[in-house]
Amino acid sequence: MDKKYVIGVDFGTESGRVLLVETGSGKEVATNVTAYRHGVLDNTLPGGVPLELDWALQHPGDYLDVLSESVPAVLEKADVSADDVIGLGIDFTASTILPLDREREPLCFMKKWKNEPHSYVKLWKHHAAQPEADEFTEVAEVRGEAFLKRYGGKISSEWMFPKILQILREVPEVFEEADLFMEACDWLTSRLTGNLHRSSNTTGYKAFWNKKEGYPSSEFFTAVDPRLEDILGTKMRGDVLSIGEKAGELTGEMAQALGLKPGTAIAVGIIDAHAGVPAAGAVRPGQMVMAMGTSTCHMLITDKDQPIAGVCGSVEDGIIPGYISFETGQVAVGDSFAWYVDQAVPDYVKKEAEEAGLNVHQLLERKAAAYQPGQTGLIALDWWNGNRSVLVDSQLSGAIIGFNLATKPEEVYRALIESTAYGTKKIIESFVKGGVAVDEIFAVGGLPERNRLLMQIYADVTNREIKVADSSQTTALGAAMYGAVAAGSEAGGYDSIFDAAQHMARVKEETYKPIPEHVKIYEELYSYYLEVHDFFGQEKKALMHGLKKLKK
Ligand SMILES: Nc1ncnc2c1ncn2[C@@H]1O[C@H](COP(=O)(O)OP(=O)(O)O)[C@@H](O)[C@H]1O
Ligand SMILES: O=C(CO)[C@H](O)[C@H](O)COP(=O)(O)O
Repeated sequence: MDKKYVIGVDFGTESGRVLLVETGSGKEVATNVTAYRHGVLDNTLPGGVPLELDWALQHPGDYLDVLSESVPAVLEKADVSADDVIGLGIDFTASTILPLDREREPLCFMKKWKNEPHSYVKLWKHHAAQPEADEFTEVAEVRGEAFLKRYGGKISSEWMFPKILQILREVPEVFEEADLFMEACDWLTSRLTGNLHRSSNTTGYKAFWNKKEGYPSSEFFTAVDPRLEDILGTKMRGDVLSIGEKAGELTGEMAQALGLKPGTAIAVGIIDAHAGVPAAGAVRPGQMVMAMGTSTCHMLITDKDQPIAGVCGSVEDGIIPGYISFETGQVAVGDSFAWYVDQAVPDYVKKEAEEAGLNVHQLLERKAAAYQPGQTGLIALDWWNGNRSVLVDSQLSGAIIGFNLATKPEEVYRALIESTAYGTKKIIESFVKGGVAVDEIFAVGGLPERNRLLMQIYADVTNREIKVADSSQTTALGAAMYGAVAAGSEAGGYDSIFDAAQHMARVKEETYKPIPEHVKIYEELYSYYLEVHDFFGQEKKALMHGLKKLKK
């Protein structure tokens, strides 16, 4: 058989990346990136309407541009014929949702709604639905809803229903006009196939859905707001298909727009970070994957169905069919380094970086590497965009303790990196304490490719070996692997994600191993982190919340 190819489309926070992969070997043949023209809308809408603090929107037209620009671009770059492309899978940030009209067009495309913020895509890091999230948690607690324990006992403002409720409460006309609310991931899959389906991955992690029990009852939704009584059968309709299944086939119209063949197999969509799991080959219990980029998501495959503190989603068929997978994470990782580099680094450092031919991250990494663990005298909290793990509290903010007149920028940069490593250690401890083994750790995403110091610090702080996926486009690769499974072995793909992982996934030979002297020092520093963590995250939580309110 001729060589066959699959396409993975990774819709990240800032851009969409398309990857063309040879199915038999997993070889990455061509890639193309389309930056979102409108980026993240966190200050104003395209027309200038101002947005409040904690808002983060996107323009759905940018996603369609990714498909129509970057899919033909990879075929052209690789000189591959559409006849040899057998499948396509997409991954997306989540919960990234949008309201749609009866034709499944985004409401913000309509003139009538183009100046209404609630008609746009609410990006995963839109945190303005915190009051609504708290309300869902409270009602679920009072009613003793069993589903709550699968989400660590707290509903996050990042998820689908708090975002929908915010629309309903603030602009009920948009809620009324919406024929459907969908995850952007499922909307695009449905746009490609013409079918209305949702993914067990997106609904399981972000919309309270469970394979055995389905969604919570309509009584629960009514107790939150009577106007939500029929939401499941109306604006949330759509069968849930399991991850690893085929969502449908590419329509003629979309085939023309993408330069692919009508009938190409389209996979059920998956959350971006989660796609890194098969791409690292981590498809068995005990294997944990950290998808490290703007944020970090920690995914652990298990066969144990039990609640774990700080886990913000435990879903059967969530990532790997047949297994339960846990997800938890840290909201700002690369984002907190970006904050420092963009907002706080002095000009002399920027100049030094320019003269050395490095970007500011690279220069600070080089300088921070000269320090021994603890030598900065700084301890930071990794809550630059709230906490999504053990505390599940988006109203917490960051902190750095230990500044003095001699503190240098590279020390702050190192302290920020260390804070994110401590946050990860706390997550691992939470799994282990809950009785779920973490046997192997894999890293995927942009950060492992860019910052060796960061990876070594993670190995030292966690005292674990870290394996790194051998792909710079792991999420897109994972999405492509699901595309290969949707196509099936007869077409030149695979019959299961396990087969696909065996042939298409790889880790680098070089791993990051803990350095014993560093491990010892970090054990002590971690105990300081825990003190500060519990002080600001629990004891003085009200103070932190008060500070956040002042900023509004
Ligand atoms: N050398 C570096 N060291 C640490 N962080 C970096 C470096 N270069 C870029 N970053 C951070 O990486 C993040 C982007 O990660 P990436 O994986 O490319 O994107 P995404 O998570 O959106 O898919 C940004 O937040 C940026 O601040
Ligand atoms: O919440 C998520 C997964 O559950 C987001 O999709 C994820 O955090 C976005 O991350 P990034 O921009 O780093 O890819």
